[in-house]
Amino acid sequence: MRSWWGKTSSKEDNKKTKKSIIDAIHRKLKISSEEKLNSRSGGSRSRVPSRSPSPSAQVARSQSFAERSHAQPLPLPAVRYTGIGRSNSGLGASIRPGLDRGSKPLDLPLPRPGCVSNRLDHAYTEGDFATASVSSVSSTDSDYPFDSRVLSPLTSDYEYGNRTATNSPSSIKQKDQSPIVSKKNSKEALNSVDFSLSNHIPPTSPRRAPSRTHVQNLQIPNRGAFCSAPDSSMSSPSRSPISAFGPEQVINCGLWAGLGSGHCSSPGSGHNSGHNSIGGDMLGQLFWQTNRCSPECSPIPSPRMTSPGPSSRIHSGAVTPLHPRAAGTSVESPTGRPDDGRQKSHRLPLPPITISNTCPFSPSYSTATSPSLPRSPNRAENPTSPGSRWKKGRLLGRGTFGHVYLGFNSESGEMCAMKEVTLFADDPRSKESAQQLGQEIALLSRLRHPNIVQYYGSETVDDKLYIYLEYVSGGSIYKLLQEYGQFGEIAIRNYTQQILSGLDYLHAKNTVHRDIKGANILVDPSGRVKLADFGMAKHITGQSCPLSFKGSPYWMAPEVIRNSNGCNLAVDIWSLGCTVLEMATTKPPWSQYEGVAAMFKIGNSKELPAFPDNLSDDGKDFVRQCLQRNPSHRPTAAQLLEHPFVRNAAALEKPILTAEPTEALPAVMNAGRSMGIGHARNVGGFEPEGVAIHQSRGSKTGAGLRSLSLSLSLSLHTHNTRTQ
Ligand SMILES: Nc1ncnc2c1ncn2[C@@H]1O[C@H](COP(=O)(O)OP(=O)(O)OP(=O)(O)O)[C@@H](O)[C@H]1O
Repeated sequence: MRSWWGKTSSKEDNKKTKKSIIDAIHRKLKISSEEKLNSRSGGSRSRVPSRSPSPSAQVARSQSFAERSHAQPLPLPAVRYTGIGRSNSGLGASIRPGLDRGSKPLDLPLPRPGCVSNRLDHAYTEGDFATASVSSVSSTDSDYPFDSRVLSPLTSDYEYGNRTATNSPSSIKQKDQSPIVSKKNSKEALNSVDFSLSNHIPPTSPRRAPSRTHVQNLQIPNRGAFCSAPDSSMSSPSRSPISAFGPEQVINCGLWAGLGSGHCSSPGSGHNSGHNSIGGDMLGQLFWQTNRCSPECSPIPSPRMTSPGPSSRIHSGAVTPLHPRAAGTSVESPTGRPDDGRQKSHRLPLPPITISNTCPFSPSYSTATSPSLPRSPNRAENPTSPGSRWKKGRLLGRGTFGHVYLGFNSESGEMCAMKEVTLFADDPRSKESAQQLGQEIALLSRLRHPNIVQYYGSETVDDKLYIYLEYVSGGSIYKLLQEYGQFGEIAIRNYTQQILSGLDYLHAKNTVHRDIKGANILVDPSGRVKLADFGMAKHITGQSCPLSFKGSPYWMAPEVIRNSNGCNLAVDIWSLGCTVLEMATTKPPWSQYEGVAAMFKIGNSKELPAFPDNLSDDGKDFVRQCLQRNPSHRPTAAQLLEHPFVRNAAALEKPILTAEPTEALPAVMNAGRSMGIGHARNVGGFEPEGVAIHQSRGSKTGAGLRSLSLSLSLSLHTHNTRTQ
């Protein structure tokens, strides 16, 4: 059968024209189909921007269309969202590029508000917790004004002793001569503290505050808020949070309260970065997935891959986490010079240089993101083109607020990790993102420790904020666990010791990380561990800390879940205990439970998680110390550094820097193996300061072992130095 355009030869001229039109239509349909397929293949990930309203999704889109000159992730007129019945959802963001792209809108597979509502309806019937959780995922902007979400302070901050920041655990320990166990009547009190922790009161030991629930303080969004969140993971029918609910959960008002206040800001991070945290995609966070794809597994940048992952974190007040003081105000200026307010909260290693763009957002944001030239420690002064120094490379991972790329300075040859966040002046989510990033910048810029990812600087370029960080190429512990399975005891000890060193330094500055977990701990090729992702971190000022419901559910301390007092340093110790179990099993504790049930277990039961058999008695005791439900019973990081589980690890693996020849390496390694202290590959690359620590701790071990350890360390270090 001939086609209609070929019936007459007189229409040959039109034939080509029409055929080309049809071909064009076919191409377009194909593109549309492919987009749908891509969307489906990615499940909720591709179709639904991870943390919808968060710039991360927008970043993805902006990246996706960045190559198209006319597709800028700029805010559209207010009417742009009317078609989908909500304002600032990720869906709106997701369709924006498509709408921007051409005059004829493509028939994209957009979810209808009604459909979303239907999907969520079931959840609503399950209880307020589900409602709150879902709502907090991604709805929020207009329906859920973040200012009103701030819970009233449930408890006042713990008071902390004044400690001098130091990297030396031993020095800290000497200052902290106070009982660690204040309540012997607790079943969770230390069973046996034989590692010089007894009779110590952690300087961070919180005064106990009455546990209260403050349901009345919650401002759970109305249903409209939920309807406005089709971009949440809830839109994925494959993962229903309902199953996580049981009758027992409903009774836990405190838990509901905490979750109700939770704010999910980004599903993407979790997934990509292997997190299982709450913050963007509550659903994703509430389900432990054993085989999630991390962006770390896929280094190919794919802007279209919106990441909905489970990694997102809950942060109740995440919308306004930036406390003026936490942002660094007056102490943030490294130059000490009076500045325009921005500099106050934006401490950079070097004085800021010319600026490309100022941030159009809130003062709190601008203070944290004053356009400054990102610099690594060795960078030259006064570069002529700050914004072009770092060239964006491959995608390293996705986070709550944006993507992280490899950055390369083709002039100096340096690399860095570039966290890129697209900001929208008229988007409350952007303000939220900016504020949280401002807090991260303010905190990071004051930190310098070998076990904390180094902050280089930040700047805004057009509508993007860039944070430049030390590049840690080994990926996260989460990624290593996914790729290689559970760690051996020595690796766990080694990593735990380093995490503790970072935490000890951090806590000495009265700063709590609040999101310690494998996905937020990076490892370099020499086995050095770096704490990363300070988006949840908080400098404890002694003032009220109402925004305490933050973290990742499976690693979240009970007091955080109960919202009784989640702003204390001990929450990191709890999370560390969970991370140790994560390293030993590849999963966090209570991962056999789905999200809400897990949170109930953590928050309300007194059960300890199962300890794996492959963990030594020291390891089990270490975890037991960390997982004491009463935060005041948990040892401090400084005290835990003296626990045999990590103390011995440090003695075995701390390297020594000398000029010893590497010829001794094979013999030393063989000797080490024969003594059961293999894993020599983990010992290289430590700082010179490790020498003193090592020698100090080495004195506690046998002379022969110390000698072997010293030789092993120095030899391997030399070897690593030469091979790097
Ligand atoms: N300094 C770095 N070096 C190498 N990779 C990094 C670095 N920082 C981040 N990444 C990669 O990017 C991912 C996301 O980074 P990060 O967790 O800091 O973003 P985020 O927005 O703070 O995430 P989250 O969702 O946890 O809030 C990480 O999981 C990691 O894979």
